[in-house]
Amino acid sequence: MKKNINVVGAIIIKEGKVFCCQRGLEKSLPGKWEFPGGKIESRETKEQALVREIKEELLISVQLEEKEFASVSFDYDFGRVNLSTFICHLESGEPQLTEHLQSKWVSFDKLNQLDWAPADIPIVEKLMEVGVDE
Ligand SMILES: Nc1nc2c([nH]c(=O)n2[C@H]2C[C@H](O)[C@@H](COP(=O)(O)OP(=O)(O)OP(=O)(O)O)O2)c(=O)[nH]1
Repeated sequence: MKKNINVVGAIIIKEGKVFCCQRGLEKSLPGKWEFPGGKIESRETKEQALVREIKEELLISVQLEEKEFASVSFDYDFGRVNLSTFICHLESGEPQLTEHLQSKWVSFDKLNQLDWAPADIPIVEKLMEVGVDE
């Protein structure tokens, strides 16, 4: 059985664009684009994990929408990633990268131009299809 890796990702939206991050080259899935976030620690809720990860990775506070946007499971060779995503709004400040190679604000119609981590593709497709009200 594959190891389950429970992960949360933030879909941060501002002025009709989504904040997308590129993974470091020394990481698993090197150079792939993803939603910032990370693994849920024991005794944390998904929401707590996401707020913590975004503070650590981007040095900002975000407000999460209550309902999950989408979740997917994807089998990588290193394990099964169960990824849950939430729409987030910036409370203040601009994201600052502490881990990622680069980041971009991308409009919904151009999201599929990035080379996403495979698990993210259905989520990106849903975002492009339904968009998000701000
Ligand atoms: N944060 C995030 N992780 C994602 C996404 N899509 C996706 O497959 N993942 C994978 C990559 C990692 O295997 C895992 C997230 O864990 P992490 O962010 O703590 O991973 P990491 O690279 O720091 O650690 P590691 O995988 O090198 O052990 O989920 C996504 O959109 N956001």
